[in-house]
Amino acid sequence: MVAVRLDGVATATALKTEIRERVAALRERGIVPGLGTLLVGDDPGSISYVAGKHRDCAEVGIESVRVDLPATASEQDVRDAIAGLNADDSVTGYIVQLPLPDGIDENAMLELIDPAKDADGLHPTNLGRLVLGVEGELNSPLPCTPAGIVEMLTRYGVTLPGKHVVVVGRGLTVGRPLGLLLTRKGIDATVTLTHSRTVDLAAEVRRADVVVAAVGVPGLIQPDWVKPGAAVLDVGITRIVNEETGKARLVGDVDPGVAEVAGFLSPVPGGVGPMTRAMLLANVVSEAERRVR
Ligand SMILES: Nc1nc(=O)c2c([nH]1)NC[C@@H]1CN(c3ccc(C(=O)N[C@@H](CCC(=O)O)C(=O)O)cc3)C=[N+]21
Repeated sequence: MVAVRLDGVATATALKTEIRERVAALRERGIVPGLGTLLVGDDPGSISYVAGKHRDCAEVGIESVRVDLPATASEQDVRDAIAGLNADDSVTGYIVQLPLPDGIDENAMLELIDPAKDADGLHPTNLGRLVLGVEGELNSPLPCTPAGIVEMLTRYGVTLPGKHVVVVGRGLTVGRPLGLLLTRKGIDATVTLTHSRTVDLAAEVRRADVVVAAVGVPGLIQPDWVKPGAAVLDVGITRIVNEETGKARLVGDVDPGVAEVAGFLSPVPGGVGPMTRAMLLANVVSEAERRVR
């Protein structure tokens, strides 16, 4: 293997050490940060991620509040649960786990989140602040996966100013906000945001210094699509369940052969996923810190 492995587990562990210290400082002042999660339905992936988030909280001293609704919940049930989290003083920030079941208007639900409690940075106000590049007092939470990607590249010394980043996928939680973040002043990448209607995706990817694949198509990114030495970050997660054992295996969007061509590779599992979870904790702690300033 040629590529340097971008180790999300090790990087997230380092971040969590810093977060634990910030939580301890808050607790000394009598402030206990709390993360809420709202999970609707029984998607196995979502159940596993939400469980992981609560374990992470326990590790760093953040309290957590878990609200689970059945797949049969109505939109009104979801509205009520969001109103409950907005009103709960023990919840500093919370997430509404996506996707929501069919028939529930996801965008309408995201709009109901109190922007000051939006741990995912997906409320329109916070997405707007991402576009505006608001810093300082109003500093708003950044979407966790894009923030985790930038943090990981920074910690491995992969510089972004002037680099050409090809983002594959335009979804709400990764591709679209990542494009906005990477082109901000101070990060200064040049971004090509590709999607399912892009003509000749391979040709676009070949021009990239950094490739971020976030579509959920197993093995999409082929070794001969990658410029030698490029940094490749795999964000796609597809769960493949073994019929006999019932065990799930996680497969990314990047063909394993890419490791022979790339300069850096963030794998699935063990790459961007753990970083996403660490950035969620960081958003909650930042929110608690903002409130005492
Ligand atoms: N409102 C909302 N915010 C999200 O941030 C959000 C969401 N909805 N819906 C689903 C996606 C997916 N997501 C993951 C986070 C961590 C791992 C993760 O830690 N993965 C581990 C493996 C975990 C396992 O074994 O299942 C890894 O890649 O190494 C994966 C996926 C957050 N998402």
